[in-house]
Amino acid sequence: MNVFLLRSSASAEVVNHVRRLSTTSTKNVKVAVCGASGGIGQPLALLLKQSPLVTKLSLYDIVHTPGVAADLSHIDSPAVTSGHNGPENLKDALSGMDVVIIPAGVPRKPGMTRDDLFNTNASIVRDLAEACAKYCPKALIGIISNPVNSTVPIASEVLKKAGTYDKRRIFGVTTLDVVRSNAFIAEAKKLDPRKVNVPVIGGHAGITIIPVISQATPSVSFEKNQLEALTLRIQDAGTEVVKAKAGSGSATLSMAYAGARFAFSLCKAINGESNVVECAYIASDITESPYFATPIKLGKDGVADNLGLGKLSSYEQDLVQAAIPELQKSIKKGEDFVNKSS
Ligand SMILES: NC(=O)c1ccc[n+]([C@@H]2O[C@H](COP(=O)([O-])OP(=O)(O)OC[C@H]3O[C@@H](n4cnc5c(N)ncnc54)[C@H](O)[C@@H]3O)[C@@H](O)[C@H]2O)c1
Ligand SMILES: O=C(O)C[C@H](O)C(=O)O
Repeated sequence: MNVFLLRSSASAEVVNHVRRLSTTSTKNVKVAVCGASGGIGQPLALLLKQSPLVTKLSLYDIVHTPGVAADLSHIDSPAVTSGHNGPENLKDALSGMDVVIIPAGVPRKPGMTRDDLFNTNASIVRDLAEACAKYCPKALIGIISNPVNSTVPIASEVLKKAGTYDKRRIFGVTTLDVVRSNAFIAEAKKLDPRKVNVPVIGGHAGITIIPVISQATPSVSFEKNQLEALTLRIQDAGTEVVKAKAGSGSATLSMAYAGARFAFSLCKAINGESNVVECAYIASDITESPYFATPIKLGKDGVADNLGLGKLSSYEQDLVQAAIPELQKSIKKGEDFVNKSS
């Protein structure tokens, strides 16, 4: 064989090999779940445990973590699983973590708003954020605990006080709103739900949840009354589950699915995968609300690029205007909780 050809094909192979390595080589991603024994925490931990993206899975709660961890650790997947019970074990639970997902706190019962959970959940999130500041200050933090519109500002204020705040690293997990929008639109239009993608912007409570159906892929259109009914169903979907569960809690399984999707996107971004996009509620200067959910391009340090609102229909613009005062109120309530109580 021609030596030149042999050399060039060999070097092409090396280049391809290095390329393959650089695109497939993975960092060990260590993920913690705080609230791991709960209705969301357990199925979320199961989904995380079965993914090769997660190499260490640290489960923290104030009850039952030894059992949950022992159970999951018998699954033959790579993630090394540990359980940590009670605040005295937060250091072990969080040290060295790259990603922390927080579903700790009480869920709604019928007749309650998410804001009715503030009195209990605000201090739970505050204390967990303090622990993150101490033991894993560089972690990407995804907050599921409600009311998300306030708990994200609470955690942010705590991190600011601790001197570890990096606005790129803290997210309110709103993925369930996207998952629901995809499911409901696929159902209405008889599409494959795996192929539908609807951005959801704003926040995570009632009128602050804004599905941007005009930007759905594939493109879909509805009569005005059908569009309004669909938007309302997405905004009230959490309440639909709370009512159906009749006092035994709120969405857990769909939330675990959505939380795992969000956590995997963070893991992929940490591993250098490009074009990882998720909607999330983050510190934002896109609107007059200091926190606002939009599609975000994720990178290894969290938010790499806020993709903004895109082109909104006039109906969606009105929804944004209606959401802003409510978001501002919830954000101030969260910030005051940290700053006025100390
Ligand atoms: N962001 C969303 O889209 C979304 C969706 C569904 C539920 N939620 C919220 O998620 C939260 C959890 O819901 P759930 O159904 O899993 O509730 P759950 O009561 O089943 O579980 C909560 C868990 O948190 C634990 N916990 C309580 N205090 C803690 C602390 N200080 N540190 C660590 N763990 C603690 C409890 O022991 C329990 O295991 C609720 O606030 C709910 O409203 C958010
Ligand atoms: O509705 C709730 O209280 C839980 C959650 O925020 C949801 O949207 O399902």
